[in-house]
Order: sequence, then C-alpha cells, then structure tokens
Amino acid sequence: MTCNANMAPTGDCCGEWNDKTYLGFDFSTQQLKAVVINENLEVKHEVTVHFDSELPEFRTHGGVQKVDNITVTAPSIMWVKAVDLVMEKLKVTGLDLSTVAAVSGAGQQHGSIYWRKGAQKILKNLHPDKFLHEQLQSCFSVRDSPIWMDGSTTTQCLALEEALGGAQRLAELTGSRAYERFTGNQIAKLFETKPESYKNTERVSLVSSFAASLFLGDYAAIDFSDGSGMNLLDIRRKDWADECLNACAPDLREKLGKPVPSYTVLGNISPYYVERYGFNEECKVVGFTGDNPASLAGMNLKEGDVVVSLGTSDTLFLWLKEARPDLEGHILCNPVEKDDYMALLCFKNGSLTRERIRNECADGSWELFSELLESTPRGNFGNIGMYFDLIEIIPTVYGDHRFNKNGEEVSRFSKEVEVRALIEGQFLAKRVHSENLGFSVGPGSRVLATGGASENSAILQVLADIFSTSVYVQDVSNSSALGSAFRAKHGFLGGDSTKFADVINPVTNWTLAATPSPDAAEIYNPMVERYKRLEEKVIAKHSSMKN
Ligand SMILES: Nc1ncnc2c1ncn2[C@@H]1O[C@H](COP(=O)(O)OP(=O)(O)O)[C@@H](O)[C@H]1O
Ligand SMILES: O=C(CO)[C@@H](O)[C@H](O)COP(=O)(O)O
Repeated sequence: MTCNANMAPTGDCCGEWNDKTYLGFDFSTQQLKAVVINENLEVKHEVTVHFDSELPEFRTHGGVQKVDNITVTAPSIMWVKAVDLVMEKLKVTGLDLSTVAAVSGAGQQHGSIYWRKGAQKILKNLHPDKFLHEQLQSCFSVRDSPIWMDGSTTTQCLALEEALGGAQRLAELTGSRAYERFTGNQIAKLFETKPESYKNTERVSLVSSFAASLFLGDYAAIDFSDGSGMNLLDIRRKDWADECLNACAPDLREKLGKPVPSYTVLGNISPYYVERYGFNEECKVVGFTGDNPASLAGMNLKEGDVVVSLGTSDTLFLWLKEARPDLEGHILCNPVEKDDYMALLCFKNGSLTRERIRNECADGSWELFSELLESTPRGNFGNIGMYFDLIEIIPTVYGDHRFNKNGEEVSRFSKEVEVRALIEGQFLAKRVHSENLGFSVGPGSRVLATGGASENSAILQVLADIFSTSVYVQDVSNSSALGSAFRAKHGFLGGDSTKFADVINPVTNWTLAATPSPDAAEIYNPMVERYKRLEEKVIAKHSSMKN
C-alpha cells in the first residue's frame, strides 16, 4: 500500500515509518536553521548554517550585501549552498533521514528569486552524485536577490498606489499599502531597470517557495500567507489581483504560478534526496511560508496574545479572525487556518542595530550589554533614543537621535544610558505603533517573545515593563523552524481536514520570563506620549532633509 498524505499515518500504509519524524527549515536573514521533531513534537535534532561565517565566499554581513543605503541583496546561490551544508550536518547528527515523513519550511519574507529560462528542467533532473550548488549555478537570471531590507523602490510604490486608486484601496485589496520591500514593487523595479533579465526569467519565487523548490525538484507554488507580503495577492479571494499584476510587470501571473493554501502537500521529495541522503521516496514536501507566519504556527497562541519576534528584524504579530487592513502594518493570510488572518508590524533595525550598540558600548559582549542595561533605572533619567542604521519601515526615518529629559537633541549619551536608550526606544516604538494599529496588550494578555534576542532576560524585562504585561518564552527560541516542522506534520495529516490546533495542542511549553515592575506603568505611560512627540520631531527633520 502506498503511503498517502491524506491518510492517517497508522503504520499500515508505511510500515517502515514507525518512528516518523518531521523536518522544518527556516531560511532566515542570517542563517539556515533546521529542526527535526518526532511524532510527539519533541525536538530531536537542530542544526544551523550561519551564512557569514560558514559561507564566507559570499562576503555577506548579517547574511546580506548592502549595495548602498537603500539597496540590499543576498546571493541566491548562497542559499542553495547552505542546503548542501545543512543536509551534510543533518546526516552527521545521526538522524535516519528515511524516517522523515514530511518536510516544510519558512523563508525571510518578501525576497525574490528569478529563475532563468531552462532552470525548471535542471531542477527536475538533479544528479545525486553532485552538490546542488554545482548544478544550479547558472539557473538565475538575477544573481543577487533583493531582500526584505531593501528600500529602493519608492518610485514603484507610488506608481502602484496611484494605479490602484490610492494607498487605502491597495491595502484593502492586498492587506498592505505599497511597501518598498514588498515583492511586487521589487519585480516592477527589475522590469523597469533590467528588462532583459526580466524577460529571461521563467519563474519568480519568494525565498520560501524557492527553498521549497529545492526540495521538490520543481517550481513550488507560493502559499497564501507569504504571498500576502507582495502587494499582489487579493487576500480575500486568495488569487493574484490582476490590477496589481498589470501595474507591476507583464506576464506576471504566468511567472508567479498559482498560489495555494499554506498547508498544501506540493508533492513527494525530489529523487535527488532519496538517492543522495536516503529519504523515503514518499516523503512529502508541504508548502513553505514566510518566517513570521511559520513562527505564528510554532507558538500555540491564545486569543489576545501578541508575539514579539526579536530576530534580525523585530516584528510584532497576532492571530486575527477578520482582515481590517490599515495604512500602517500588514494583514497576511493565516498560515494554518485558511479563512483566518494575521496582523504584522515589522521594524527593520532590530538585532543588527543592537549588535552595533553592543560593540560600541559593551566590547561586543551581551553579558556586559545586559549589565549596563540593568545598571540604569527604568525611564533612563528621562533620556530617549532612536537608532536606525537603515531607513526604518515605520516611520521611514534614518540615523541616531538622542533626546535629554527636556526634549533637547543631544549628540551623545554615556555608555549605560545609550544601551538603555536603545532598548527602551525600540520597545516604546513597538508599543506606540502597535497601539496605533489597535493591538491591545493589557492585563490578561500575554507577550510571547521569540528570536535570537529573546534569550536575553535583561531585554525581556524592559519589554515586560514597557508593555506592562508578563513576557513568556518557549524552550526553542527558533519558533520559525519549529513551526515549519509542526506545519510539515499538519500538512502530512491533511491540512484541509485536520485542524492545526489539534495537531499541536500537546505543546504548551511556555515559560514565564519577565513580569512588569510595580512602577512600570507610572513610568512608561507618560514616556510613550513623549516618545510620540519626539518621533514626530524626527519625522519632520527627516522630511526637511529630503526636501
Ligand atoms: N544574548 C543575546 N542578547 C541579545 N541578542 C542576541 C543574543 N544572542 C543572540 N542575539 C541576537 O540574535 C540575532 C539572531 O536572531 P535570529 O532570530 O536567529 O535571527 P534570524 O532568524 O533573523 O536569522 C543575532 O543577530 C544576535 O544579535
Ligand atoms: O520583512 C519582514 C517581515 O515583513 C522580516 O521580518 C523578514 O521576514 C525577515 O525576518 P527575520 O530574518 O528577521 O526573521
């Protein structure tokens, strides 16, 4: 009997799969992570490939190449080479890859990969005796993929909003007004500036669907959830919006392929992995999605919970039953329940900006950074800072801005004041903008923290104080790869007929990491109001510099 993804995995259909495992990937900005879980959703193996240090030939910093202040890319072939490495590392863990019943994954959102004409044929005929990167070298019509940090498409954004009758109309349709990093605007820029490369492209993938293609050995569909980060998908009809496609570039529907629900079984794993690594030929590839949607899947959320992800970017997101798009923030299709949605706010200057201040003030040590943070009082003597290494998304401002207790701009702070100003400033911004969007965090709701910086308890204390609520963390801070492994299992069990919550309900591994200090609300409520006024000052300064 052949194993069928829609069958309950009783063991009758797949006797050799008594100890099934599920493999989840996360192609995030700085690294490729893989997590393997067993049937009880316990993490059995975790491996990582760090782009800067393990693939130095690509000369990335933080996984990316900054071409200039607004143009940011990553080499497509670097991600392919990372798959070669991660597979070798998984073998070394001792994992029997024939136990993997399904694979799924996530990718940094919005980035675009351009497959050259003829690439599909190469993907379908991979030779198991060679590395992937040797075979896929020539498959890209654009060598360096524009990624989510890119802010170079303002012209295309304005044109798209105008074509659609305004920012609000575009947001109503696609879940977001036009954003520079959103893929439709990136594709429009490519078509306008490099028409030959666009013409030579037979398929455009997101990082997520590109990664899925590498496991499927064919072009993988874009899923509804990550597809909502393109300014191209009608988030209610769940199909490409022709008005948007036509405003961006010709023949785009064909180059994007048909979008699918995120839990779709795309097919069996490519024979390449069966022959080279010993996967079972019936191992399923379940649709890959964005890293934030995958994180949502990795965290057993309750109504009212807000996730704060502190990775390369900082994001806030929550589960929504209905879509009410606005001019700030994004509404994405939900990655696990087809009719639900999620709301997302993204801040570009997250961990890499924290690393810069750590290097400047704390000799590159997180320990010292945390000591400095804890050595200053809540409220930081009235000092407030805003630090934007790249043009921020909300608001679109740049540079370092420091204000003393009288609201006067100053050029420097002492080291400990600088560290607290950075962390308080980052979380004050999150509170201000999440409240603007109507996210309400209060008594009874929880903030769930994830991402690399969620390992830092001093940072989490400031988060608890500024939001006046308790902060929880999971055992695995890598919620995106974990969520991908959960999604692999959900897809394997039949995503349409099985509720995701029923699959992951056994997982309740949240630990209390910080509770708000008794005086937190008294200190931070007025500070939120001051932050708003100072942010307006910075916005005004930025616009006068542009004009
Ligand atoms: N103890 C710590 N304190 C603060 N930040 C940390 C700590 N440990 C790691 N990080 C940050 O975590 C970041 C990586 O987070 P991660 O969620 O893995 O990123 P991504 O998924 O975007 O690649 C690093 O850039 C680093 O700055
Ligand atoms: O642009 C966004 C979300 O809209 C970013 O959150 C990217 O998805 C990158 O994620 P990380 O690598 O920071 O997790």
